[in-house]
Amino acid sequence: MENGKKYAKELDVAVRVVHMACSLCQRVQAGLVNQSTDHVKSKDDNSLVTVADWSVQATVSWILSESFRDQNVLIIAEEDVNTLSEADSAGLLTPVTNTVNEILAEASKYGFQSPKEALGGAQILEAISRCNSTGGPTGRHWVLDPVDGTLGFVRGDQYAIALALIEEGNVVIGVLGCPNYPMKKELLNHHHHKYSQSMSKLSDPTSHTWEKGCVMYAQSGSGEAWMQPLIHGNKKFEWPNSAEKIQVSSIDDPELATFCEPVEKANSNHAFTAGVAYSMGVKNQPLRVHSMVKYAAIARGDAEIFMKFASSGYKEKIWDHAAGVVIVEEAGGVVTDAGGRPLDFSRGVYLEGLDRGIIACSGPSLHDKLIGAVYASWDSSNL
Ligand SMILES: Nc1ncnc2c1ncn2[C@@H]1O[C@H](COP(=O)(O)OS(=O)(=O)O)[C@@H](OP(=O)(O)O)[C@H]1O
Ligand SMILES: [Mg+2]
Repeated sequence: MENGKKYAKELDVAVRVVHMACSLCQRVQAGLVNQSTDHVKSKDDNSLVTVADWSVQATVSWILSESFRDQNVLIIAEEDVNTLSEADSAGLLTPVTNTVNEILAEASKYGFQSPKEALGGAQILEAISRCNSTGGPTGRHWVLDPVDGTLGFVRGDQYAIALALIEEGNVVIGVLGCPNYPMKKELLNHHHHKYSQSMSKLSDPTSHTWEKGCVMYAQSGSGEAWMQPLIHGNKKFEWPNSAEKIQVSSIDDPELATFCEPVEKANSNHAFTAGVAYSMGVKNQPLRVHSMVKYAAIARGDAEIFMKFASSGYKEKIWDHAAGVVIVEEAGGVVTDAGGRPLDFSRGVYLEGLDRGIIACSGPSLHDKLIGAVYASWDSSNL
């Protein structure tokens, strides 16, 4: 309860700004899917970064700074300003500035104040570059993945906006915006092995389900996780905004369980996870879903197991997990590394010391079995 009071304002602001970011992303995604790839630029690492990434980062940074003026707001976020400041990106700063100003003009809908005047390019760059905290074991750090699952976003498929608050190295709040993840489970086709493709159809901007995204959130130690529908049209955001409590699945028999994992083979070893699942007795086909929507699926009981085994050189980043982990835990699930240890968010930008991969389960019984199956499969694998 003490925690509940302690972070009441932080949770309120975080949920509202993620709603705002979802609306922003829906607009940009609609434009992308319908038009062209003009707003997509290749980063040095060949991943894609879009106008939405920078616009969300600028918007969240600006709102957090305005909302906590009395604090030195520290933010760790995925995008750095250099790519956007490069000469060949000049054409991108204008659409980013316009996108941010468009959503900030609607700030009152989300209970915030709009800026007195539209922000200029320099202010946008400043807001983005302010997100340069590197985290660590002390102090308060917001962690933002402005568009997680950039590939899903560009494909018109699943993606998420993830905002978490870390205090003294522990995640205390997690908020996950899932603009293409419908509130209602029956809208998902569970037995379709091409899950992401069936989801793409759902996210057709002309269909009603396009509007059926959700925002999930939880505060650590509360024992509760919540889901709200996105707001639409001229509707104003008002607490509790039809919040529904969410819980993990009660299935603990691997034969009935479904596991989810990244879509891309490059991000997680599909052959290894298939072997682990088989050895546990899992019969269902994996759900391959882009982004932290996988954590959302576990938290509200659409799947029971999540596995991510990146190649050995890859270091997982905290913004890809912080919000999802606390939501799954408060919804009743268990998240650890493959050795059964909790993920450590206190060591900077990376999940240092991670043992092999990340696993999440709807409960301790499945989690024990999964740890055992990974242990048994590891030696025979060539990871
Ligand atoms: N090589 C490699 N291995 C493992 N993980 C990687 C790798 N490269 C990137 N990333 C990070 O994975 C984030 C996307 O993860 P997903 O689970 O959504 O992947 S997938 O699109 O479903 O395949 C993705 O997040 P975004 O960049 O926000 O999309 C990356 O942070
Ligand atoms: Mg990410």
